[in-house]
Amino acid sequence: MTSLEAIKYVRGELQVLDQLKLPHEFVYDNVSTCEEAFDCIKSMRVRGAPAIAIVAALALAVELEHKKDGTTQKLDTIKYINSKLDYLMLSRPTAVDLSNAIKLLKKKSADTAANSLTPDQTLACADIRLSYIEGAEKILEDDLTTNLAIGRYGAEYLRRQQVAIHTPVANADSLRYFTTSPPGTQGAPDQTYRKLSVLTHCNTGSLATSGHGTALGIIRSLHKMNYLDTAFCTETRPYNQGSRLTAFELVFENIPSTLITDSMAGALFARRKEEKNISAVIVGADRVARNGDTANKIGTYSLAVLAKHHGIKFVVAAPTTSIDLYTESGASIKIEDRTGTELTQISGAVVGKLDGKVDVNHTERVAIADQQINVWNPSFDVTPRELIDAIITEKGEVVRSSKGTFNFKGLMPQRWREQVEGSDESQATMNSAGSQGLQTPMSEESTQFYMESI
Ligand SMILES: CSC[C@@H](O)[C@@H](O)C(=O)COP(=O)(O)O
Repeated sequence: MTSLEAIKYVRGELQVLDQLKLPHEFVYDNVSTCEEAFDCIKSMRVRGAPAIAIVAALALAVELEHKKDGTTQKLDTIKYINSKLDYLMLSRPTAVDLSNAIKLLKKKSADTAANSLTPDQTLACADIRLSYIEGAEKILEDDLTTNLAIGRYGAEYLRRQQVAIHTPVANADSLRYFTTSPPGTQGAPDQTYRKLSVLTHCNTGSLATSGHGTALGIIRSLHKMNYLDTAFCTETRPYNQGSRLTAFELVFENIPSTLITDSMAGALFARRKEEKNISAVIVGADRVARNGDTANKIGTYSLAVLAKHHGIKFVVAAPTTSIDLYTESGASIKIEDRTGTELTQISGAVVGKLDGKVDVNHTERVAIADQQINVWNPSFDVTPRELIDAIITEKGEVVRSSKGTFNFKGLMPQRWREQVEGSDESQATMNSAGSQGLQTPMSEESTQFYMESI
């Protein structure tokens, strides 16, 4: 295998890598119904905000390709699509990508139905199905393009920060230093600067997306561009997305990397002036509120506080689809609570008592705490915007202003006009479906159709 793929898709067939079996086993599950996709997402066989949205969208595309809806009237096809999407929406609540994908696909289907003037209902149903399938496939394609752009913008942003704070050195070792033009100079000879070491949290790589990744995508790009010294990754308790998935991806890609427990971050940052040289913390996002507050995997907030204390840049990598302009601040983001057994029990491959070898065919679940203890297990936390230096998107970076604000209006003027300043009439209907963050409002005609069909 040359590149990691969480999701394999050709029209009519969807396979999802079972991430519960990683890093020891590579097993792809066929997902051919929305119920299977729901289970796959809920049981965390697939994780990460973009990957969850893609699997949900494509599972219904597979159903529609095989005409499992069995509908013959366009109103029924739309009803079927909407009810399946509403069901999938309940699989996991925090990440905005799922609700965005759902709204986008509902709107596309409703628009197609409204614009389909053929009196032949069978043809109209086929048009709606095809339009849905193409819409879901586009979400998959766009995600990869988006991630590559985030990677490039993020790596360039961090290179500029590094050059701005470090003094160039002469005759430096090319393993630890990179060569680039000094800031604010045109045509001056290149100079040599210290490579960056960064810390990342949770999994935001190929396994959490359609490929390359968001925060881990920036790390991949830093490595490719020869700016990276070491990528540190946290274990990310309690579910260990860092040690199980990110560590695996970093090793797979031969990126110089080191695993730490979540509780070691402060000690690592405190040694930044010495050999560890941590330049930035780079994390993904499950939902960025309009003011810049960001929900991400539990532990992100603590890292942001620590980074602030140590003067380390704190960077969020997020596609613009993760920016939820309807949600004013982090206070209104719903946080998923997960089962206590994630803290009190753990699964893993068995290590031979005598030879110390990992037996990948033999996994066990063991208890690691008193099973009676009360447990609080929020899956995500919210990092307030004042702790975030920059949000890197596929359209470029948004840097926190001197007033402490993030200007998403400049980044997405049309969405801002429609969703913040304008009267987005479809919003009331959309919110009643249980989510927020539609990209473009529906046309009057399709809103009408949508309202009739729910
Ligand atoms: C690019 S993915 C961003 C986030 O979704 C990621 O950091 C994360 O929190 C994943 O959580 P998970 O609970 O494993 O789905």
